Amino acid sequence: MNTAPQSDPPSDFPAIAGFRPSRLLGTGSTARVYLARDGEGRRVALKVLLPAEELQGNPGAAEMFANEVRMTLQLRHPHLARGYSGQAYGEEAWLALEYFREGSLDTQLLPGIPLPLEQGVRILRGVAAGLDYMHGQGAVHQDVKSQNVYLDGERAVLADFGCSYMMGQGGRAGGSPFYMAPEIYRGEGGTAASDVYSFGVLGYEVLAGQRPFQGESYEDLMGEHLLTAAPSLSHLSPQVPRPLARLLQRALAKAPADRPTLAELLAALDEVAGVPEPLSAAPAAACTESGARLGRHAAASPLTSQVPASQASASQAPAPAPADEPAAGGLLSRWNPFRKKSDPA
Ligand SMILES: Nc1ncnc2c1ncn2[C@@H]1O[C@H](COP(=O)(O)OP(=O)(O)OP(=O)(O)O)[C@@H](O)[C@H]1O
Repeated sequence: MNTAPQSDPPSDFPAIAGFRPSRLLGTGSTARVYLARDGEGRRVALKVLLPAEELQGNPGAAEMFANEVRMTLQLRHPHLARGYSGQAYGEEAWLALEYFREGSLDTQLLPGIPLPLEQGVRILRGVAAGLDYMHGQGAVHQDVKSQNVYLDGERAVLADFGCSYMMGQGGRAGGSPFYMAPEIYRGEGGTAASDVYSFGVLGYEVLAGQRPFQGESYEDLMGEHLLTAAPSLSHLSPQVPRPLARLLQRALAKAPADRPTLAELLAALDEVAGVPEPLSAAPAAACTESGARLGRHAAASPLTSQVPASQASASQAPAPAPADEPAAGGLLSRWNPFRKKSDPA
Protein backbone atom coordinates (compact mmCIF):
# COMPACT_ATOMS: atom_id res chain seq x y z
CA MET A 1 0.00 0.00 0.00
CA ASN A 2 1.27 3.42 -0.87
CA THR A 3 1.36 5.46 2.31
CA ALA A 4 3.31 8.35 0.77
CA PRO A 5 2.00 11.79 1.60
CA GLN A 6 0.23 13.33 -1.36
CA SER A 7 1.85 16.75 -1.07
CA ASP A 8 4.23 17.73 -3.89
CA PRO A 9 7.95 17.26 -3.31
CA PRO A 10 10.01 20.46 -2.93
CA SER A 11 10.49 22.20 -6.28
CA ASP A 12 14.28 21.83 -6.24
CA PHE A 13 13.93 18.05 -6.19
CA PRO A 14 14.29 16.23 -9.50
CA ALA A 15 11.15 15.42 -11.45
CA ILE A 16 11.77 11.82 -12.50
CA ALA A 17 8.55 10.32 -13.83
CA GLY A 18 7.17 7.64 -11.55
CA PHE A 19 9.04 8.74 -8.39
CA ARG A 20 8.19 11.01 -5.48
CA PRO A 21 11.39 12.17 -3.78
CA SER A 22 10.88 13.14 -0.13
CA ARG A 23 14.31 14.08 1.16
CA LEU A 24 17.96 14.34 0.21
CA LEU A 25 20.03 11.45 1.57
CA GLY A 26 23.40 12.72 0.44
CA THR A 27 25.55 13.98 -2.40
CA GLY A 28 28.47 12.08 -3.91
CA SER A 29 30.99 13.00 -6.57
CA THR A 30 28.63 12.18 -9.44
CA ALA A 31 25.09 12.23 -8.06
CA ARG A 32 22.61 13.44 -5.51
CA VAL A 33 20.73 10.69 -3.74
CA TYR A 34 17.11 11.12 -2.61
CA LEU A 35 14.82 8.96 -0.58
CA ALA A 36 11.81 8.44 -2.85
CA ARG A 37 8.72 6.32 -3.39
CA ASP A 38 8.39 4.54 -6.66
CA GLY A 39 5.15 3.76 -8.50
CA GLU A 40 4.64 0.66 -6.37
CA GLY A 41 4.93 2.66 -3.17
CA ARG A 42 8.22 1.15 -2.08
CA ARG A 43 11.04 3.25 -0.70
CA VAL A 44 14.04 3.54 -3.01
CA ALA A 45 17.27 5.49 -3.09
CA LEU A 46 16.98 7.62 -6.22
CA LYS A 47 20.40 8.64 -7.53
CA VAL A 48 20.32 11.53 -9.96
CA LEU A 49 23.34 12.66 -11.98
CA LEU A 50 24.59 16.06 -10.83
CA PRO A 51 23.89 18.90 -13.25
CA ALA A 52 26.63 19.65 -15.78
CA GLU A 53 27.69 22.88 -14.04
CA GLU A 54 28.45 20.90 -10.86
CA LEU A 55 30.47 18.31 -12.75
CA GLN A 56 32.92 20.62 -14.43
CA GLY A 57 35.88 19.56 -12.33
CA ASN A 58 35.02 15.93 -12.97
CA PRO A 59 34.93 15.26 -16.73
CA GLY A 60 34.53 11.48 -16.42
CA ALA A 61 31.57 11.75 -14.04
CA ALA A 62 28.75 11.20 -16.53
CA GLU A 63 30.47 8.12 -17.94
CA MET A 64 31.11 6.81 -14.45
CA PHE A 65 27.47 7.31 -13.56
CA ALA A 66 26.31 5.56 -16.75
CA ASN A 67 28.58 2.71 -15.79
CA GLU A 68 27.10 2.57 -12.32
CA VAL A 69 23.56 2.42 -13.74
CA ARG A 70 24.42 -0.42 -16.12
CA MET A 71 26.38 -2.48 -13.61
CA THR A 72 23.81 -2.05 -10.82
CA LEU A 73 21.00 -3.22 -13.07
CA GLN A 74 23.01 -6.11 -14.39
CA LEU A 75 24.40 -7.66 -11.21
CA ARG A 76 22.07 -9.64 -8.97
CA HIS A 77 23.22 -11.01 -5.64
CA PRO A 78 21.93 -10.80 -2.06
CA HIS A 79 25.14 -9.01 -1.01
CA LEU A 80 25.19 -6.50 -3.87
CA ALA A 81 22.97 -3.40 -3.91
CA ARG A 82 19.86 -4.19 -5.92
CA GLY A 83 19.04 -1.88 -8.82
CA TYR A 84 15.37 -1.49 -9.79
CA SER A 85 15.41 0.78 -12.81
CA GLY A 86 17.44 3.55 -14.31
CA GLN A 87 18.47 5.66 -17.24
CA ALA A 88 22.17 5.50 -17.94
CA TYR A 89 22.59 8.42 -20.33
CA GLY A 90 21.53 12.00 -20.80
CA GLU A 91 21.49 15.04 -18.57
CA GLU A 92 18.75 13.49 -16.49
CA ALA A 93 20.38 10.13 -15.95
CA TRP A 94 19.16 8.39 -12.81
CA LEU A 95 19.17 5.13 -10.94
CA ALA A 96 16.59 3.75 -8.50
CA LEU A 97 18.09 1.23 -6.13
CA GLU A 98 17.56 -0.50 -2.83
CA TYR A 99 17.35 1.98 0.04
CA PHE A 100 19.45 1.18 3.11
CA ARG A 101 17.96 2.92 6.09
CA GLU A 102 20.87 2.03 8.38
CA GLY A 103 23.30 3.82 6.07
CA SER A 104 26.84 2.85 5.24
CA LEU A 105 29.37 0.95 7.32
CA ASP A 106 31.80 3.85 7.68
CA THR A 107 29.28 5.71 9.82
CA GLN A 108 29.30 2.83 12.32
CA LEU A 109 33.07 2.59 12.70
CA LEU A 110 34.98 4.43 15.41
CA PRO A 111 38.71 4.99 14.88
CA GLY A 112 40.71 2.62 17.04
CA ILE A 113 37.73 0.51 18.05
CA PRO A 114 37.21 -2.80 16.23
CA LEU A 115 33.70 -4.08 15.70
CA PRO A 116 32.83 -7.10 17.86
CA LEU A 117 34.40 -10.13 16.14
CA GLU A 118 31.11 -11.83 15.31
CA GLN A 119 29.63 -8.70 13.76
CA GLY A 120 32.81 -7.84 11.88
CA VAL A 121 33.13 -11.34 10.47
CA ARG A 122 29.48 -11.33 9.40
CA ILE A 123 29.96 -8.07 7.54
CA LEU A 124 33.15 -9.24 5.86
CA ARG A 125 31.54 -12.53 4.81
CA GLY A 126 28.73 -10.65 3.10
CA VAL A 127 31.07 -8.30 1.26
CA ALA A 128 33.34 -11.18 0.24
CA ALA A 129 30.38 -13.16 -1.10
CA GLY A 130 29.11 -10.21 -3.16
CA LEU A 131 32.57 -9.50 -4.48
CA ASP A 132 33.20 -13.15 -5.30
CA TYR A 133 29.98 -13.20 -7.32
CA MET A 134 31.07 -10.09 -9.23
CA HIS A 135 34.40 -11.70 -10.07
CA GLY A 136 32.61 -14.83 -11.23
CA GLN A 137 30.64 -12.64 -13.62
CA GLY A 138 33.85 -11.21 -15.04
CA ALA A 139 33.57 -7.85 -13.25
CA VAL A 140 35.90 -5.98 -10.93
CA HIS A 141 34.52 -3.55 -8.35
CA GLN A 142 37.53 -1.27 -7.92
CA ASP A 143 36.13 0.74 -5.03
CA VAL A 144 35.69 -1.63 -2.09
CA LYS A 145 35.64 0.54 1.05
CA SER A 146 33.54 0.99 4.16
CA GLN A 147 31.73 3.92 2.58
CA ASN A 148 30.42 1.59 -0.13
CA VAL A 149 29.19 -1.13 2.21
CA TYR A 150 25.60 -0.69 3.39
CA LEU A 151 23.94 -2.45 6.27
CA ASP A 152 20.49 -3.97 6.33
CA GLY A 153 20.06 -5.71 9.66
CA GLU A 154 22.46 -8.65 9.57
CA ARG A 155 23.06 -8.29 5.85
CA ALA A 156 26.06 -6.36 4.53
CA VAL A 157 25.73 -5.17 0.96
CA LEU A 158 28.41 -3.93 -1.40
CA ALA A 159 27.29 -0.94 -3.48
CA ASP A 160 28.54 1.84 -5.77
CA PHE A 161 29.62 0.32 -9.05
CA GLY A 162 30.78 3.59 -10.62
CA CYS A 163 34.38 2.34 -10.90
CA SER A 164 33.41 -1.23 -11.78
CA TYR A 165 33.80 -2.77 -15.18
CA MET A 166 33.66 -6.03 -17.04
CA MET A 167 37.22 -7.19 -17.49
CA GLY A 168 36.57 -8.55 -20.96
CA GLN A 169 35.40 -5.11 -22.07
CA GLY A 170 38.11 -3.03 -20.43
CA GLY A 171 37.79 0.01 -18.19
CA ARG A 172 39.77 2.57 -16.29
CA ALA A 173 41.81 1.85 -13.18
CA GLY A 174 40.48 3.66 -10.15
CA GLY A 175 39.62 3.50 -6.49
CA SER A 176 40.06 5.39 -3.24
CA PRO A 177 43.57 6.11 -1.97
CA PHE A 178 43.26 4.41 1.43
CA TYR A 179 42.24 1.18 -0.27
CA MET A 180 44.03 1.11 -3.62
CA ALA A 181 46.39 -1.75 -4.43
CA PRO A 182 50.00 -0.99 -5.38
CA GLU A 183 49.36 -1.92 -9.02
CA ILE A 184 46.57 0.66 -9.22
CA TYR A 185 48.93 3.33 -7.87
CA ARG A 186 51.33 2.29 -10.61
CA GLY A 187 48.59 2.90 -13.19
CA GLU A 188 48.05 -0.73 -14.11
CA GLY A 189 44.54 -2.10 -14.67
CA GLY A 190 42.50 -3.38 -11.74
CA THR A 191 41.98 -7.12 -11.37
CA ALA A 192 40.18 -9.40 -8.95
CA ALA A 193 43.40 -9.42 -6.90
CA SER A 194 43.25 -5.60 -6.63
CA ASP A 195 39.76 -5.98 -5.13
CA VAL A 196 41.16 -8.58 -2.71
CA TYR A 197 43.71 -5.98 -1.60
CA SER A 198 40.99 -3.39 -0.94
CA PHE A 199 39.02 -6.07 0.88
CA GLY A 200 42.09 -6.64 3.07
CA VAL A 201 42.13 -2.93 3.98
CA LEU A 202 38.44 -3.20 4.84
CA GLY A 203 39.23 -6.25 6.99
CA TYR A 204 41.70 -4.22 9.07
CA GLU A 205 39.26 -1.35 9.37
CA VAL A 206 36.51 -3.64 10.67
CA LEU A 207 38.52 -6.05 12.82
CA ALA A 208 41.31 -3.77 14.08
CA GLY A 209 39.53 -0.42 14.03
CA GLN A 210 42.22 1.07 11.83
CA ARG A 211 43.38 0.91 8.27
CA PRO A 212 46.80 -0.61 7.66
CA PHE A 213 48.20 2.55 6.06
CA GLN A 214 47.46 5.97 7.48
CA GLY A 215 49.19 8.52 5.26
CA GLU A 216 47.97 12.09 5.42
CA SER A 217 48.22 12.85 1.72
CA TYR A 218 47.84 10.99 -1.54
CA GLU A 219 51.64 10.85 -1.92
CA ASP A 220 52.15 9.51 1.63
CA LEU A 221 49.59 6.81 1.03
CA MET A 222 51.06 5.90 -2.33
CA GLY A 223 54.48 5.43 -0.69
CA GLU A 224 53.04 3.25 2.05
CA HIS A 225 50.95 1.07 -0.26
CA LEU A 226 53.88 0.63 -2.62
CA LEU A 227 56.72 0.14 -0.16
CA THR A 228 55.67 -0.49 3.45
CA ALA A 229 54.76 -3.95 4.70
CA ALA A 230 51.32 -4.11 6.30
CA PRO A 231 51.37 -4.32 10.10
CA SER A 232 50.45 -7.65 11.64
CA LEU A 233 46.69 -7.88 12.13
CA SER A 234 47.24 -10.42 14.93
CA HIS A 235 49.34 -7.82 16.71
CA LEU A 236 46.83 -5.02 16.19
CA SER A 237 43.85 -7.17 17.08
CA PRO A 238 44.73 -10.31 19.08
CA GLN A 239 41.09 -11.44 19.27
CA VAL A 240 41.07 -12.24 15.54
CA PRO A 241 41.84 -15.94 15.08
CA ARG A 242 45.33 -16.38 13.65
CA PRO A 243 44.48 -18.08 10.33
CA LEU A 244 42.03 -15.31 9.42
CA ALA A 245 44.41 -12.57 10.58
CA ARG A 246 47.24 -14.03 8.52
CA LEU A 247 45.05 -14.33 5.43
CA LEU A 248 43.84 -10.73 5.68
CA GLN A 249 47.42 -9.59 6.10
CA ARG A 250 48.37 -11.61 3.03
CA ALA A 251 45.56 -9.88 1.11
CA LEU A 252 47.80 -6.81 1.41
CA ALA A 253 50.75 -8.46 -0.34
CA LYS A 254 52.43 -6.06 -2.75
CA ALA A 255 52.43 -8.66 -5.54
CA PRO A 256 48.92 -9.61 -6.70
CA ALA A 257 49.89 -13.27 -7.12
CA ASP A 258 50.83 -13.50 -3.42
CA ARG A 259 47.33 -12.55 -2.26
CA PRO A 260 44.75 -15.15 -1.24
CA THR A 261 41.67 -15.73 -3.35
CA LEU A 262 38.25 -14.65 -2.13
CA ALA A 263 37.35 -18.33 -1.85
CA GLU A 264 40.18 -18.76 0.67
CA LEU A 265 39.11 -15.66 2.56
CA LEU A 266 35.49 -16.79 2.59
CA ALA A 267 36.47 -20.21 3.90
CA ALA A 268 38.45 -18.61 6.74
CA LEU A 269 35.57 -16.26 7.56
CA ASP A 270 33.11 -19.16 7.48
CA GLU A 271 35.36 -21.08 9.84
CA VAL A 272 35.41 -18.22 12.37
CA ALA A 273 31.67 -17.70 12.00
CA GLY A 274 31.17 -21.42 12.59
CA VAL A 275 28.50 -21.58 9.94
CA PRO A 276 27.00 -24.99 9.24
CA GLU A 277 26.36 -24.07 5.62
CA PRO A 278 29.23 -21.90 4.43
CA LEU A 279 28.25 -18.75 2.60
CA SER A 280 31.05 -19.53 0.18
CA ALA A 281 29.17 -22.64 -0.95
CA ALA A 282 25.64 -21.24 -0.84
CA PRO A 283 24.05 -20.49 -4.20
CA ALA A 284 23.39 -16.82 -4.87
CA ALA A 285 19.63 -16.59 -4.54
CA ALA A 286 19.15 -14.05 -7.24
CA CYS A 287 21.73 -15.28 -9.73
CA THR A 288 20.81 -17.17 -12.81
CA GLU A 289 24.26 -18.17 -13.95
CA SER A 290 27.65 -18.62 -12.39
CA GLY A 291 31.03 -18.14 -13.93
CA ALA A 292 33.89 -20.60 -14.19
CA ARG A 293 37.17 -19.39 -12.73
CA LEU A 294 40.34 -18.97 -14.67
CA GLY A 295 43.39 -19.22 -12.45
CA ARG A 296 43.68 -17.92 -8.91
CA HIS A 297 42.30 -14.44 -9.34
CA ALA A 298 41.15 -14.22 -12.92
CA ALA A 299 37.46 -13.90 -13.60
CA ALA A 300 35.57 -15.81 -16.20
CA SER A 301 34.79 -14.09 -19.45
CA PRO A 302 31.65 -12.02 -19.06
CA LEU A 303 28.48 -14.06 -19.19
CA THR A 304 26.30 -11.11 -19.94
CA SER A 305 27.13 -7.92 -21.73
CA GLN A 306 26.40 -4.56 -20.18
CA VAL A 307 22.79 -3.48 -20.25
CA PRO A 308 22.19 -0.93 -23.01
CA ALA A 309 20.63 2.34 -21.95
CA SER A 310 17.37 1.48 -23.69
CA GLN A 311 17.08 -1.68 -21.65
CA ALA A 312 18.38 -0.01 -18.52
CA SER A 313 15.60 2.52 -18.46
CA ALA A 314 13.01 -0.22 -18.85
CA SER A 315 14.47 -2.69 -16.41
CA GLN A 316 12.26 -3.38 -13.41
CA ALA A 317 12.51 -5.95 -10.68
CA PRO A 318 10.43 -6.84 -7.63
CA ALA A 319 11.75 -5.69 -4.28
CA PRO A 320 11.19 -6.54 -0.67
CA ALA A 321 8.52 -4.49 1.07
CA PRO A 322 10.10 -1.37 2.57
CA ALA A 323 10.27 -0.98 6.31
CA ASP A 324 9.41 2.25 8.05
CA GLU A 325 11.97 4.95 7.78
CA PRO A 326 14.14 5.27 10.87
CA ALA A 327 16.09 8.15 12.23
CA ALA A 328 19.20 7.82 10.09
CA GLY A 329 22.29 7.87 12.06
CA GLY A 330 25.80 6.78 12.57
CA LEU A 331 28.13 7.27 15.41
CA LEU A 332 30.57 9.37 13.50
CA SER A 333 30.70 11.65 10.56
CA ARG A 334 32.61 10.44 7.48
CA TRP A 335 36.03 9.14 8.30
CA ASN A 336 37.71 9.46 4.94
CA PRO A 337 39.34 12.75 4.01
CA PHE A 338 40.25 11.41 0.55
CA ARG A 339 36.78 11.27 -0.97
CA LYS A 340 37.79 11.91 -4.55
CA LYS A 341 37.94 8.90 -6.84
CA SER A 342 41.24 8.83 -8.54
CA ASP A 343 42.24 7.67 -11.95
CA PRO A 344 45.97 7.35 -11.93
CA ALA A 345 46.12 5.70 -15.34
N1 LIG B 1 21.15 2.97 -1.44
C1 LIG B 1 21.30 3.92 -0.52
N2 LIG B 1 20.58 3.89 0.63
C2 LIG B 1 20.74 4.86 1.56
N3 LIG B 1 21.56 5.92 1.44
C3 LIG B 1 22.29 6.01 0.31
C4 LIG B 1 22.22 5.03 -0.73
N4 LIG B 1 23.06 5.37 -1.72
C5 LIG B 1 23.64 6.51 -1.32
N5 LIG B 1 23.19 6.91 -0.11
C6 LIG B 1 23.58 8.13 0.62
O1 LIG B 1 23.88 9.13 -0.32
C7 LIG B 1 25.22 9.59 -0.17
C8 LIG B 1 25.84 9.82 -1.54
O2 LIG B 1 25.98 8.57 -2.15
P1 LIG B 1 26.88 8.33 -3.45
O3 LIG B 1 26.92 6.88 -3.69
O4 LIG B 1 26.40 9.21 -4.55
O5 LIG B 1 28.26 8.93 -3.05
P2 LIG B 1 29.41 8.45 -2.10
O6 LIG B 1 29.60 6.97 -2.24
O7 LIG B 1 29.13 8.97 -0.72
O8 LIG B 1 30.63 9.24 -2.70
P3 LIG B 1 31.34 9.02 -4.11
O9 LIG B 1 30.31 9.11 -5.17
O10 LIG B 1 32.26 10.16 -4.15
O11 LIG B 1 31.98 7.69 -4.00
C9 LIG B 1 25.93 8.50 0.60
O12 LIG B 1 26.97 9.03 1.35
C10 LIG B 1 24.82 7.92 1.47
O13 LIG B 1 24.70 8.70 2.64
